[in-house]
Amino acid sequence: MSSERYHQHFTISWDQLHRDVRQLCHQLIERDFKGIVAITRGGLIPAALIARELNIRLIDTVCIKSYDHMDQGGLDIMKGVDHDGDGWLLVDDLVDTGKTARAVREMLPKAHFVTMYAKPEGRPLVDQYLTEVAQQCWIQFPWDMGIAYVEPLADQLKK
Ligand SMILES: O=P(O)(O)OC[C@H]1O[C@H](OP(=O)(O)OP(=O)(O)O)[C@H](O)[C@@H]1O
Ligand SMILES: Nc1nc2[nH]cnc2c(=O)[nH]1
Ligand SMILES: [Mg+2]
Repeated sequence: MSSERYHQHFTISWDQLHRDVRQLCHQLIERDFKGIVAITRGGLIPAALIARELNIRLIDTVCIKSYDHMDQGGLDIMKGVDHDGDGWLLVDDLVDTGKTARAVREMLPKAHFVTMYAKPEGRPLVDQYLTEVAQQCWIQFPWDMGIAYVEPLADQLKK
């Protein structure tokens, strides 16, 4: 599937992400997890912040790739785990079509699966998420962006 399905951008700053993680953690703090399984690579960043808030030190990974920038390809699972997820918190940055989530759910059916952001197609596959984002929006994460000069509006309009 190609990038043409994305018509808008939903840009998340580091500050916003950090605030969102802390908000999600308020909903998780009462639960006792054995550890976190982060879905690489996007899940690693929220997983580290969640681990800090919930005082979790044991962190494992499921290594999986599905997109080449905005283009969805086949799922490439490079590393799994040797348990069914019972008592573990499974973390990804987002769920979009749900293809990644479906594959990871099969590997870890008993894990509590959370994402920071969820689009409608993938939403039913996770147990909890913080913010819903429209299906046609591309979520732009801070680690994929940089700070750049922006021309004053008056100069842009002169052209
Ligand atoms: O619901 P889906 O349509 O499957 O898309 C969601 C997945 O896509 C992104 O990962 P990506 O494959 O781009 O790899 P990355 O985490 O290394 O950026 C994102 O981090 C999710 O894991
Ligand atoms: N950064 C990013 N990766 C994705 N992978 C699947 N959907 C998305 C998205 O909206 N943003
Ligand atoms: Mg990912």
